[in-house]
Amino acid sequence: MTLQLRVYVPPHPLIQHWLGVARDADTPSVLFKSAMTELGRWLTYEAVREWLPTEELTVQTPLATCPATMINPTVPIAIVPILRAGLALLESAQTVLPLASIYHLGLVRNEETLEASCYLNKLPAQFPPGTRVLITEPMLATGGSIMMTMSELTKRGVDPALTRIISIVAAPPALQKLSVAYPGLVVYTATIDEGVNSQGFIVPGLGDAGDRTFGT
Ligand SMILES: O=P(O)(O)OC[C@H]1O[C@H](OP(=O)(O)OP(=O)(O)O)[C@H](O)[C@@H]1O
Ligand SMILES: O=c1cc[nH]c(=O)[nH]1
Ligand SMILES: [Mg+2]
Repeated sequence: MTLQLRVYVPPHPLIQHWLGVARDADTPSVLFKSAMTELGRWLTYEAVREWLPTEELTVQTPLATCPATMINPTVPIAIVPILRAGLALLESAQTVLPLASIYHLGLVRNEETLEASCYLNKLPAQFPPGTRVLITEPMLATGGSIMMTMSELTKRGVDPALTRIISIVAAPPALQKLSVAYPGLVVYTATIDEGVNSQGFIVPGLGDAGDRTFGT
């Protein structure tokens, strides 16, 4: 079987609504942040389907014993937010996955060259085998930042097939790079936009996700 990058755009009205709010240039920072929180919640909910490890148990109800499918708490789960903008999705992802460990990765693009560089790396030297990793990265534009993220993760033992990316706006250049380098990876995004302009912004996009989240 040939592995292929899978990109899902869940056709959910709540995701569509909050994407519209986030895109609107008139949305103030405080509401933009709420929109990102809501998008983080619903995209995480969608992304953990067939990814969260479960176990079959038996529970005693007040009336009888019955089978129960529960989250297996022994399988390690990690959330990797890509600073700064990925922080906007973190809190709600953590609400959905309360047992996850959080490993921050701070990346910034050079505004002229658009090349990503790393200014904070809190990843462990090695991830335990079988770790499920959820990356929160709202913008997949030229793909430089997500490719650097995947490289840092895979050299620490992360399996791309056990990795999920949640993004808000994904653009073809980033998806193209991921599909060549990491078949088997799965992306959940609120939209796939047309392209990236000469300044590295996704069009129509939503502008600078980091600046709009933090009011800078
Ligand atoms: O696919 P790429 O072309 O690499 O672009 C995507 C990156 O650009 C933005 O980061 P930015 O450098 O603006 O940092 P910020 O999150 O601190 O605003 C965004 O948050 C992504 O991390
Ligand atoms: O459109 C874009 C592209 C990269 N990063 C952003 O925040 N917005
Ligand atoms: Mg930014």
